[in-house]
Amino acid sequence: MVKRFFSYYKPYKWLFVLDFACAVFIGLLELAFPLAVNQVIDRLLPEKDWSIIMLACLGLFLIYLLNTGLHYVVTYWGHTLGISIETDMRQKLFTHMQKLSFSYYDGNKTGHSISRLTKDLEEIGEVAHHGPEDVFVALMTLIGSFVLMLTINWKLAILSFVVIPLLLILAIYFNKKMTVTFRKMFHRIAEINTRVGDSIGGIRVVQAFANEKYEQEKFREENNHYKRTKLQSYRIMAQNVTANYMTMRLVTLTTLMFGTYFVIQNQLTYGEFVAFILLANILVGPIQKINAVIESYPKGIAGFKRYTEIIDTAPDIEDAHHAIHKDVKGAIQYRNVTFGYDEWSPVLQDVSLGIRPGETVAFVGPSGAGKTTLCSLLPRFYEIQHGQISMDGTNIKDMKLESLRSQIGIVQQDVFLFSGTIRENIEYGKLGASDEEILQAAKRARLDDFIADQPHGLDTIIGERGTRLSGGQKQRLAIARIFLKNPPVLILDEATSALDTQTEQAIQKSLDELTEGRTTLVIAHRLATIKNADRIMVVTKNGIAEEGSHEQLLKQGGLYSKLHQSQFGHQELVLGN
Ligand SMILES: Nc1ncnc2c1ncn2[C@@H]1O[C@H](COP(=O)(O)OP(=O)(O)OP(=O)(O)O)[C@@H](O)[C@H]1O
Repeated sequence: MVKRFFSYYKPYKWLFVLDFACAVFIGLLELAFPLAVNQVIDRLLPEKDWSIIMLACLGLFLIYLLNTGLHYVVTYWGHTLGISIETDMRQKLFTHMQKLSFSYYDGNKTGHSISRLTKDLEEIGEVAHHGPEDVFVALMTLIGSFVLMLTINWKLAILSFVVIPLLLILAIYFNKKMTVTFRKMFHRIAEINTRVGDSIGGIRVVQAFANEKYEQEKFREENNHYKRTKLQSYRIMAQNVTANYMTMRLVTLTTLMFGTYFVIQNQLTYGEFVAFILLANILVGPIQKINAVIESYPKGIAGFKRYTEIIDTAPDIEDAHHAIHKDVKGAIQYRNVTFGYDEWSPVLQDVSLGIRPGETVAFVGPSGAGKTTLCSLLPRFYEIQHGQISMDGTNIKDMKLESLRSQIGIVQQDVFLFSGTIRENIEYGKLGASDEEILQAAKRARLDDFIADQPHGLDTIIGERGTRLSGGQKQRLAIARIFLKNPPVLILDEATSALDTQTEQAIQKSLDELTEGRTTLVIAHRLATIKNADRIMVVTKNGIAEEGSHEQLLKQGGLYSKLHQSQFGHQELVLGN
């Protein structure tokens, strides 16, 4: 873990060396002060030569001036090092998260991901800066002052140092306790993030149900849970701080008591005694530093462990080594495909089907039968357990994911739009597209009039997830995005089912135009929208139960005709009369 942590220092090794060297220098200069005082008291003071004393003070002043400059370097460059490592880790984590498949996100909350990208990494950055440097300098100062004390009076040095092992034992004990508590605390912060994401992200639903009090109560629970965990960590921290304070004072007290004794016994000069007291006080500094690292180290390590957990989660869907880029026409073949979100409960079993290029195939059937699942296997959002899916004769696993997905356009019922402008959202279909291309796509999606009515045109802000747009406008924007993408294969997953009939009919025209010349997989509950499909497949829990054109399936008198009867029977009866 430590080796891995240090690998992130590699790009900044010179910054690290500079920072480290300055910190070591500061430590050494600190040690020089007691020795200087010793010399002033024992040698210069008896001579009563004011000019030499002034000269010595001037020398000390220059040393302090240098130390001040070094402090600036250590503080600024040290933090630069920390934030650089933190930024690199954040970028790496985000890049990795982008590669993780749908199945990862099915099982992990967004709030936790946000927390890992923000809070966890902040703590890691702090440790990256303070950890190695502070520990080294503190140990160096600690050992340095002990050696100096030994050279002045070894008996007093050992007596002053007797309690130091106790400090180390305390440090290890509290470190362990705090690592556990900080892990819990991070989990609680992630839970708060999740709650906020749900309650604020879903504010429209919350207010529509007038459930604000319920949400507040749930938040209160989470907030108090966090408070309790944080208090637990503060309790341990307080125990640590007080135990350390007492031990450090014992060092000073021991030095004072035995130092006086040695002075009375003429085994120590006044100057040495003062230097000893100053060195004993310098000891306090490193111990406090080590303590601060001990406080932040568990946080950083807990964060780093969580970071590595995600980084080590291999994306279950990746490009094969031999994967190729292939431009397809849109012939689709499912051969004996079996898939389940978990291994024990398959949603699709041994499904086989073929779709010709340019053909429109509609999937209908009972809710939960697996229509969406079937279509989401084509862009490899999930990996199938058995069988094979191919496009134009090539197994989709042998195609580069980018190549495969760039040739499939998806329009869903639940349109996801990004906060930003109309332009940014349409351009998502083809990054870097010109205004002309964007406007052309908008026109084909029949969104041009709406854009022309907006004072800011394409630069109109649509609000978070498109909250300032109507359902129909959102859907048109999603369609414009696909017009711009211009893929040979389309998946329309209940694209119009959230709209009223009039809007649905208007949008259907854009969709009809979109499907022209493309292989299209349509999932629809309202059979009226798929009457003109080249083929209709009825998906049930047992696979494709029926297949044929609208008329053929009606004649067959099976499940499709029953579905049709349930949706249109009454109307046809009325019309028949
Ligand atoms: N991400 C998921 N993780 C686990 N199970 C899932 C997931 N998505 C869907 N399922 C389950 O898989 C089954 C098929 O779901 P799917 O959404 O494919 O059905 P559908 O035919 O499209 O349904 P509907 O017509 O209601 O949209 C359902 O039992 C559903 O609970």
